Amino acid sequence: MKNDNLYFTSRFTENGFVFAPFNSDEKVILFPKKNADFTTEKLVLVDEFIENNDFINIKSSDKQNHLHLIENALDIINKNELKKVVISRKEEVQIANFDVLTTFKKLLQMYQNAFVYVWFHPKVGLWFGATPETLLQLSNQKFKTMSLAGTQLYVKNAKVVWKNKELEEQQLVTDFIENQLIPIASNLQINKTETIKAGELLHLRTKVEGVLNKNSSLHKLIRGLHPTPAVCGLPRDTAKSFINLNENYKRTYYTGFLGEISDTISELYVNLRCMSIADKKATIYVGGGITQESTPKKEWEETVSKSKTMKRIL
Ligand SMILES: C=C(O[C@@H]1C=C(C(=O)O)C=C[C@H]1O)C(=O)O
Repeated sequence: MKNDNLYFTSRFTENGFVFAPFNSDEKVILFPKKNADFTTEKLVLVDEFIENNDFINIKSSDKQNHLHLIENALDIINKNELKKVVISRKEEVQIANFDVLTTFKKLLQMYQNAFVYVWFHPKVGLWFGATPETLLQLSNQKFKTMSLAGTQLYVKNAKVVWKNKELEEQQLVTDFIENQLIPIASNLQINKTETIKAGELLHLRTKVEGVLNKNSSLHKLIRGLHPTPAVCGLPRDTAKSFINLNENYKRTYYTGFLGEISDTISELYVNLRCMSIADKKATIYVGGGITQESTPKKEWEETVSKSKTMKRIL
C-alpha cells in the first residue's frame, strides 16, 4: 500500500482486498487495488520444521468461564430460543522471538489445503490465519460456497464415523445456506456431504453452487450468507445477540471474512484458525457449535484442539 490511510467499503463494489469483522454493522476495511503494489514469489518448501509442542498451560479461569458459557447456551437452547449457537473464546500466548515471514512460511508449509494469510495495517494490527472455510467464490454470476461444520480429531488409518450431533449440526448450516440463496439465485446445486481434513482436524463439508440472479449482487450474496450458522447460530439474530452479550471478549475480525473483491472475480474466506499479534503476545481465537446434544467438556476440548492450529507454528 502506498500510504497508511484506512479505507472502508459498505457496498462491495470496489476492486481490492477486504477484511471484515464478525458483526455486520461494523466497518469493513478495504485495501483498494489501485493503491496496492503486487509482488509474487515462488514458495520453496523446506524440510519439515520442528513443531512446538511446548504448549503453555491454559488459565483455569478461562476454562471455567468457557464451560459456564456453554452451559448458559444449553439453557437457552433447551428453552427453544436457539437451535444452535457458536461459542468462542480467545487465548493469549507470550511470544519471544517472533518473525512475520518465518511464521507465514510455516503456516503455508503446514496447511497446504487452507487459505493461509498474513494481514497488516498499522492502525488495526497484525493477523494470521489458515482457514478451511470459503465464504464464497463469485465469477461473473456463478458462485460457489460451502457448509462446513462438525469437528473430530484426525486419527491416521482410522475409519471416520460421524455421530448424529455433528451430522445434524452441519445439516442446519446447509439448510440455512439453501434458504438464504433461494431468493437471490437459481440453478442451486447442493453436493454430497464429504469429510475434509484441516490440519489435525476433520470437518463435514457440503459444497453449494448456483447462479446469482441478474438483479442481485455480491453485496446481497455476502449479506445473505454472512454470518452462517457455522460461526454464528440459528436463528441468526438471536444467536448474534447471545454471542455479543455473553462471550467474554470482542470477536473483532475472528469469524469475519477476508479476501479479494472485483467486478469480475471475488473470493472470500471465513476468518477461522486465526490469531492477532501485539505486544509480544499472540491472541488465538477458537470456537465451536453448541446444539442440544453438546456436552460442555467435549466442546471445551474441541476449542483446545482448534487452538493448536496456530500454537503449532508459534
Ligand atoms: C468456529 C470455528 O470453526 C467452525 C465451527 C466448527 C464446529 O463447530 O464444528 C467447525 C468448523 C467451523 O465452521 C473455529 O475454528 O473457531
